[in-house]
Amino acid sequence: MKIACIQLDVAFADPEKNFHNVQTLIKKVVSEGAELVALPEMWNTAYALTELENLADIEGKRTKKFLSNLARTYHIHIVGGSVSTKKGANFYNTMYVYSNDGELVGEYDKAHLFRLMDEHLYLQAGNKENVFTLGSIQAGGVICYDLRFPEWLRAHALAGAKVLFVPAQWPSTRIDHWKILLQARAIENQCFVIAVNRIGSDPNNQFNGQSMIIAPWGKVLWTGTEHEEYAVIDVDFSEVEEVRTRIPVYEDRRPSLYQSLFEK
Ligand SMILES: O=C(O)CCC(=O)C(=O)O
Repeated sequence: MKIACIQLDVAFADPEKNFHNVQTLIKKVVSEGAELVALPEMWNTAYALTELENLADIEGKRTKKFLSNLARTYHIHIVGGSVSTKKGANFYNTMYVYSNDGELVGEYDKAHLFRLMDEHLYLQAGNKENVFTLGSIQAGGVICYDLRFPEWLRAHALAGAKVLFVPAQWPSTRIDHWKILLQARAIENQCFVIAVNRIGSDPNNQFNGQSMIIAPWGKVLWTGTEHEEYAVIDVDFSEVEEVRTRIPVYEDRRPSLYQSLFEK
């Protein structure tokens, strides 16, 4: 499957500009044969948390219509990174996933809120996992800081995910953590990891991209630069079964042993 990562320079507090840029870039990757498109975190507003009352997508309506139309028109799967939403009275960091017939197959609110960027002061955390099917591929999606919780990604792999998507706005100051953690999650879960970071800056942070596509043996198939760009990379999902057969980690796990410690 040809996977496109769109490493966007997200405009701060400017949804109009961001929707326009995303549409333009999706058209470009489609012209290069993309069958699945992955976007970064909070691509509608960036971290304009103090302005969410005016800017967040109410019930995700605009984003859902936009992504559904693009998925159907171009016959592409879209893992829609995430957008800031207002659902009921609360704000969330929400991922929407569309299959290539334009159907919503996944909706996920970021489960671990990142205090260093004040998310806990403005957003509510989600309480549900995010496993979905695109064509014949079972996949999972988490958001940025969720990456630091290996048990959360493992839970998605155990629920059947053969590929994990990780959209992010991960600042350049900790980019070494990003790269190492992504590679570790691919190796330990024996799955593909498709991780899309942003570039550019907001009032508090610099972002330098380094989006990654990593195969289940840990091989890095693509790393983004520090510029706005996209990549279209051919991925062979049969590698997952090969790796899981070579080292049968899932058979050798001893969950009852771990559980006794977790319960202490
Ligand atoms: O964990 C980190 O260092 C970055 C996390 C982050 O930027 C986020 O969750 O938005």
